[in-house]
Amino acid sequence: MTDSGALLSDNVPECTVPEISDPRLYMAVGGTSLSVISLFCNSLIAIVLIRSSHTHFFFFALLAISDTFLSVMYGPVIAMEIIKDVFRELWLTRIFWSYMPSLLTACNISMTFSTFLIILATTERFMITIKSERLRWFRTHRGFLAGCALVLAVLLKGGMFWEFVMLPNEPCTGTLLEREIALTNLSLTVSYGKVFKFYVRNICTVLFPFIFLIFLNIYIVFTLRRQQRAAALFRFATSRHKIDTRTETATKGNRVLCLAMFLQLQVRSATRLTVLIVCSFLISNALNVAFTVMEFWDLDLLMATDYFKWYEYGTDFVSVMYIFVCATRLLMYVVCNEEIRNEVYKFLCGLSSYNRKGFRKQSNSTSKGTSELDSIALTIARRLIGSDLPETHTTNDEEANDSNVSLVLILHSSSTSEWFSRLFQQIKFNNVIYRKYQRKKMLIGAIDQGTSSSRFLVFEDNGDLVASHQIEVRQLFPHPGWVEMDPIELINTVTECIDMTCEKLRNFGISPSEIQSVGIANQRETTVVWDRDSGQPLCNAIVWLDTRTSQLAQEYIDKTDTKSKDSFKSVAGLPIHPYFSALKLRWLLDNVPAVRECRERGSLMFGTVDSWLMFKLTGVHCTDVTNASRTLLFDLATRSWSTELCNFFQIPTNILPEIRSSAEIYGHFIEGPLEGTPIAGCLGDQQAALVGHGCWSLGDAKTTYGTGTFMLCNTGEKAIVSKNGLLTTVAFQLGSESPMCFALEGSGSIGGNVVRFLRDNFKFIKEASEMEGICRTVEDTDGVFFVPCFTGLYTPQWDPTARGIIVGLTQCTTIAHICLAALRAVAFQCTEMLEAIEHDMENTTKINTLKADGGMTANTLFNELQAEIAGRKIETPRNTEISAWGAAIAAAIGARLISIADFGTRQAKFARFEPKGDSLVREVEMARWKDAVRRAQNWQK
Ligand SMILES: Nc1ncnc2c1ncn2[C@@H]1O[C@H](COP(=O)(O)OP(=O)(O)O)[C@@H](O)[C@H]1O
Ligand SMILES: O=P(O)(O)OC[C@H](O)CO
Repeated sequence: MTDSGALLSDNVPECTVPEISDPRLYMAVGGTSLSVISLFCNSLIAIVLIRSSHTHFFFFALLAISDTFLSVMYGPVIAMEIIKDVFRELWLTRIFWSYMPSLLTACNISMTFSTFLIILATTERFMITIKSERLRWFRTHRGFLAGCALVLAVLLKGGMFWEFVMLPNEPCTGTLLEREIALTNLSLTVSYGKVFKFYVRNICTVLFPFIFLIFLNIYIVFTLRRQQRAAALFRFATSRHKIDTRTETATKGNRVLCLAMFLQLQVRSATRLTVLIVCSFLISNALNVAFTVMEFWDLDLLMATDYFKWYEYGTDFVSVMYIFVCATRLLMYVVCNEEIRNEVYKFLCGLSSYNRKGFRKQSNSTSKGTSELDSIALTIARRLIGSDLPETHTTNDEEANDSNVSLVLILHSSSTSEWFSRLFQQIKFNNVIYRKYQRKKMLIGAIDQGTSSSRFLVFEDNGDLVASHQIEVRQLFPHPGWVEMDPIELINTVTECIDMTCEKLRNFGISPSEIQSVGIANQRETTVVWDRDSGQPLCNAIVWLDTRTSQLAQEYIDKTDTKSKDSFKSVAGLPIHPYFSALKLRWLLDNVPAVRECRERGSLMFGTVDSWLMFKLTGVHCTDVTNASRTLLFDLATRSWSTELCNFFQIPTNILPEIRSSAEIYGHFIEGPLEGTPIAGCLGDQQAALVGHGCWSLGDAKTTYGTGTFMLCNTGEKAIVSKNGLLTTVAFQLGSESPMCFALEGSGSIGGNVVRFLRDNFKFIKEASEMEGICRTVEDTDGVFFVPCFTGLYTPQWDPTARGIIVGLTQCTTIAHICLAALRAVAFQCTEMLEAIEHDMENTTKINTLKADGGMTANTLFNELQAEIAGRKIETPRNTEISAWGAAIAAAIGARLISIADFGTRQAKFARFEPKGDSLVREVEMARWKDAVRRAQNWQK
């Protein structure tokens, strides 16, 4: 099927068709047989890949279609050219010549298209390997790129149809040689025949793809090899170094999660498949490239009688090799990729392999294949990431509960386990547990969009984390006291996390379509406004921490009858304060012309981050009760937008989202790897953490130390109005028919943001994980108190004018003292909330043990300090992703996959920190903290 000119018949003796040599005949027969196999294999691949909507195999699906076409064409175009000369039938020859020019052109276009598809698939792999920032663009434009490839193939090869004609060969009329091929005038021009046809076409379709693919492949293989230096990785896993938050989830104290390895392994399977396909392409094309180079060099030599025979054999062989590679492609897919293997199996058997045989069975069956590594489902330090180890695991759980165990590997196949065993012996890595991986039936996804980062996590229904991805998000500080975020960055980081997590799942042989439902946990109060028509935000989001509306808040307080910030506490449970969305929205309506204009056009939309994400992901404009209850526009009693509050703050109600429960189907993903999957859970992140901790009952409380610090205590179906500076908030409503459950909340503006401040502003540390080490270098703060209220104080002072102070500095004060004072500040603030909750509950509820989670609980010293300062036990769950888990629970309930009772029985395992120290010392320290807080108050005039 090359356009090298082998079909030209200048050398044929007049009116006599030469004998077909045996090698050519054998090649025709072999090629035809292979084309039948290829036809079956490629149509099967095409059906499987298209049916199961594996968008990441988009290019391979098109490649299979293109190759199916080529397989069909092999017989009529290549084999027939020889067969007609074997049978020497005039009618056969006439039929052949009638269709040959058009089919030959179509075949050449198809081959070039296939080549370009391989280039596109390899480029995508390359971008994944180097983690290119353009990957997302590339993925969302796959269809466009494939279209361009097809157009280019047509432009380069379509002209073949006009390059030669069949002219009558008068002297041989009535014989097999009654027609002969001649080049058209077009082919004889220099610009087309030489420059385009010879140089441009050959360079673009043969030489460039060959060299480009070699280069990319070498780079990818080189990177793969680096990744396979597992020894280095495992050393990294046991070190105390941080794991970059851009690549994976956090560390937990001195127990280190090595999810970096997870990330590296996940790329390999799909990459290996691409590499293999490219290699086979390169091998099959090597001879073609050699011929092309020789044609460049000396075409006449090739056409000379002595060499023409070999030239003919060569070109036939190139075609056979090509069809051979097409025929072996199914084998490559099946051997290299478990996901495709399962799909093929499902298709051939007509039933789900997952249900019939189970994941484990399939994995075992592949243990001798070349895809062992690819079938590894690896969960590292599961006891630290997940809650409980799955009960179904085969090894004994005492082993897993041994606190010396640093690493737990969950493996698919026993031979893989042996492979690792040998590796660990070599690198002297002990304390490793191998487990067979058994996937639970249900996978639930959770988006956790926080102030510090965006995450997407996939859990099994017992809380075990299967895969996740996390990206830090920027906070913008345009003026002191102002905090903004880019809504586009919020949605983009979320979708990128989804893409990356799905990619990891696929490399475990799990299809993202197995995620049955997705929940959202989000930073609350942060206010986003956008244009319904364009779907674009009108300005940056105003973040919950922002204090630009302090003055405005005072103006509105002055407008109330009682002139009190608590005037609406009985309606909304909240004071009039810049923290909540109402004033932020009012400010945007008053100060941003684009927002005003959009409102006048009637297409303005407001939402907290959950609404924004929901709108972008599903096209639905809604929020849930927990987020609504943070706007200062929600009536706790009527469960609806309050007309009184909307009137008071002059907020047009038509821009507000519809209020829904925390667990129901809101909509389905419009696009991406989760297209069609329902979003069925939505909670503010603090309420999600309450659910995740299993705080179902009255008096159950939890604290989350994220960017801020938030303590919530379940008050049941009763909304208690606080007398001690706490907020009354909706805890959850798990289903539109279920009752709302309420909580008292202590909100702290001081949290992980102080650690970020020490990192970014003072540069005391490079990473948050360094805090513990630096703080442990000193016994105490040497009298230093740090009140890091950069944007005012929340519970219980509610003072937006407070600003951060460090008091007690001496010549002996060091960075370590200030860092330690920062950790203690968070613990003091939390203790104040604890006391306020106990007072509001009229001391009927004593919180003896505080359930804690959030980024800061990765710091063991901080947990110890919190226990010491509060004088209570602190329990941190092994699954630190509690907010996400709470959202996943809501999503499972909302999609009616599971009942509340099912989750209620599952208790996560905790690490416990006992309170140490003297209660008198505790009281003195607390009094000094309160004194420091008083000094920080009323600062910003
Ligand atoms: N080892 C650590 N010690 C102290 N603070 C930490 C540590 N690791 C993370 N943090 C802090 O935790 C915060 C992130 O917690 P996270 O729960 O992810 O926040 P969010 O939900 O707001 O995105 C960051 O502000 C970071 O400074
Ligand atoms: O981003 P986080 O986790 O600190 O949570 C922010 C809170 O929801 C703000 O109310």
